[in-house]
Amino acid sequence: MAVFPIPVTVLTGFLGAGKTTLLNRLLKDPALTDTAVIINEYGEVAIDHLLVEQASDGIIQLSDGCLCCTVRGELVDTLADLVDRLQTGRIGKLARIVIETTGLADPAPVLQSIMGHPALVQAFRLDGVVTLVDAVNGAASLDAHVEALKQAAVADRLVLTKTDLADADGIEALKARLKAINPGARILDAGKADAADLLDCGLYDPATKSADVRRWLGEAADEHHDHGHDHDHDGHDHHHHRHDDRVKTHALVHDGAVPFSAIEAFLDLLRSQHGDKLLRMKGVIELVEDPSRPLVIHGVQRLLHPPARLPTWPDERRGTRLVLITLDMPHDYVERLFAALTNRPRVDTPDRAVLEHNPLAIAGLPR
Ligand SMILES: Nc1nc2c(ncn2[C@@H]2O[C@H](COP(=O)(O)OP(=O)(O)OP(=O)(O)O)[C@@H](O)[C@H]2O)c(=O)[nH]1
Repeated sequence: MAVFPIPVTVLTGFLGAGKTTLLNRLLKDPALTDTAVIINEYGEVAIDHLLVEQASDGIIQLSDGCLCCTVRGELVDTLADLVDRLQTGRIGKLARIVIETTGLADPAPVLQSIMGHPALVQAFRLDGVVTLVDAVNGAASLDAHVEALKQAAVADRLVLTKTDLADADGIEALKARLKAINPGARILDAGKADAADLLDCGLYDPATKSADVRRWLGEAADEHHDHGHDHDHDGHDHHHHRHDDRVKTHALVHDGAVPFSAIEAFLDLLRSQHGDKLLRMKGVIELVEDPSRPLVIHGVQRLLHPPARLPTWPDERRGTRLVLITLDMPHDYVERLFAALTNRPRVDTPDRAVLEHNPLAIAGLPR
């Protein structure tokens, strides 16, 4: 038996960050009963499988191969096979899936294969991205590899590993850096993090049995101003890590309802013009057409999870809150587009009517 959609946790982190070590520990937690683990090893080694097998019974070993885009098909096949096994009774129960990515993987294709597949999207939902960052080597990985930066940027939870080997100043500096890259993610210490800290990152909070927008969107979106914000960390001491500035968190807040057509135009333009720069997008929207039922959007790069509607607003807060995490997005583009489409054009930006007629009219758009 399974309750669809089944939550999927993506566990990522750079080479040797400690993913398998953490996973082996988590699998002993009763919260991970009936969890299927998909481990994607790059190269010939299957040591992780053995470790996992030793660590717990009843885990289904599913696939080999790297989770980078060239073998994306395989993850999709693996997930589809799980659904098939469930439906034909070859698996009794399946409560959760954890996908451990290879250290070198760009996490986006993994997330896309969950969200972007027409059948799988009914069966699975992305619960969260847990990114491990090695306290000893993490800073160097962030400096050297854009994949490490992306892994940190898309995370719902950032987990520091090997803190027992690093000095306190180094740990604090790394935490500050991660906070600047991804202000919405909770930062935890691997030694102290348990299953409850790492699972159930989604909109639905099992503890309260209700949707929790604030928790899901993180503090970046918890602002009361009626204009877009660009958390580009200006003023922080970032000259040592120039390339961190390629990542930005945009918290877009609009008090009041928005027509569906405006949201559609915003998402279409953003994804068609700069989809590859969009790492992650989450949001809750008050629609003019039906203000009592918030529209929930969740996307990774060009892919948008089919928008869902909540039956009611979970708290007193109405309006529209979107959090976007981008890489190399042209300065101010997201904010200008959002402002234009919510009919609050800035002086130098055309309004929505003009933009819908001619999308290229927006300033700052490369032609
Ligand atoms: N001292 C210390 N060592 C750790 C910690 N976490 C992991 N390690 C060690 O670091 C090494 C790599 O850990 P793994 O769990 O295999 O890392 P991984 O991310 O799965 O590695 P890949 O799959 O190769 O990317 C192992 O030797 C672990 O024992 C930690 O918190 N402290």
